[in-house]
Amino acid sequence: MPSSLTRRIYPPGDTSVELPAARRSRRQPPERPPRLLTVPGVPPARYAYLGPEGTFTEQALRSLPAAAKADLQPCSTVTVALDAVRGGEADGAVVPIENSVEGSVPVTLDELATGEPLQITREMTVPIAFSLLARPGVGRDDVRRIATHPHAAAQTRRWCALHLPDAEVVHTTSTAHAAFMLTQPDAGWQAAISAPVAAEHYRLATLASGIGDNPDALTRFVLVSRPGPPPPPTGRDKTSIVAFMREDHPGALLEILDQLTVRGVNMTRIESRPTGAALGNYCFSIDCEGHVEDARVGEALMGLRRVCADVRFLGSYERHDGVAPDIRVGTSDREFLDAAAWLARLRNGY
Ligand SMILES: O=C(O)C(=O)Cc1ccccc1
Repeated sequence: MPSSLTRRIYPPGDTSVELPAARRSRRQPPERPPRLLTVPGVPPARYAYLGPEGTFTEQALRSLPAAAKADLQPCSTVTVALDAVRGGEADGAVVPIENSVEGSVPVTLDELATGEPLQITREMTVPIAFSLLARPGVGRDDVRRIATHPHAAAQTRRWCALHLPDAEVVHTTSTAHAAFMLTQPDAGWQAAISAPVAAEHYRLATLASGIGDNPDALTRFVLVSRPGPPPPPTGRDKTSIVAFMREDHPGALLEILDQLTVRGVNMTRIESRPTGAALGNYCFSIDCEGHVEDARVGEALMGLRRVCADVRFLGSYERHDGVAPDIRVGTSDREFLDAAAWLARLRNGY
């Protein structure tokens, strides 16, 4: 296991090497490394991702044109991948955040809500298909234990219950890690549920393919970098934030929602997550339509800033599906600008 002073970044082709991590003191936050994404349009050179090779996350990363020329760093967990960005060893990290069947990836939401701030600059989706993989020569009858990522386990539950009802399903940090371990002498399981590409990566046999309970499953991934100016608005953007309530009181959630509603900002996701501070202490992880540069979104963020104990801005970025928001009457940039100009005239007495 990695010690507290090491973090595991899988070098390509070798999943067992540990690299030293930057020393961190709790009292003194580390000096923030320079953000390398300073030239518009120039992509980061080093991308960390949830590895090892053969994960769905790697597929998401490789869907970015910039990944073709970049140095890709497979990491053992979402936390390690994000810390590689925080520590300056990577310029960006791609991590899973939400699945259309199983919901959000809690570790990603929590890692983004706490610690050194990070910013989402892109989102992408990958259609998810699962295969059951084993060492060549192993048959379905030999499978007593199956390993996979918790999200993959949840999405293949019915298939496993139907076809391998007596097999125990154990969880691993990623689907590809489950497959990689089958190449080692002491895997602890006979089969892995992984992406079909993992069969080629690790020279495994495919015992069954297309075993997902929902053939239309999609997972959303985000590219995260150190904070900086968000990518420019495209007119088809999303903004992610975490809102921390001031204190528990009647209507606290309504107050937060009001800030968005009255400015015509449409939410696409809201989830409560425990802050970890005390039992019953929750924050809200929110995605909404629009860009921080849109007047209605900026005004809503200012409203949230007033009514919340804290608001963490997680980024404005282009939507993966290119859907433009429906801008309601009275909430366009022009109308916000006109209203501000009118107020200025009142204040100036003309
Ligand atoms: O484990 C992987 O391959 C991942 O990239 C995470 C994941 C797991 C299950 C569905 C989608 C993404």
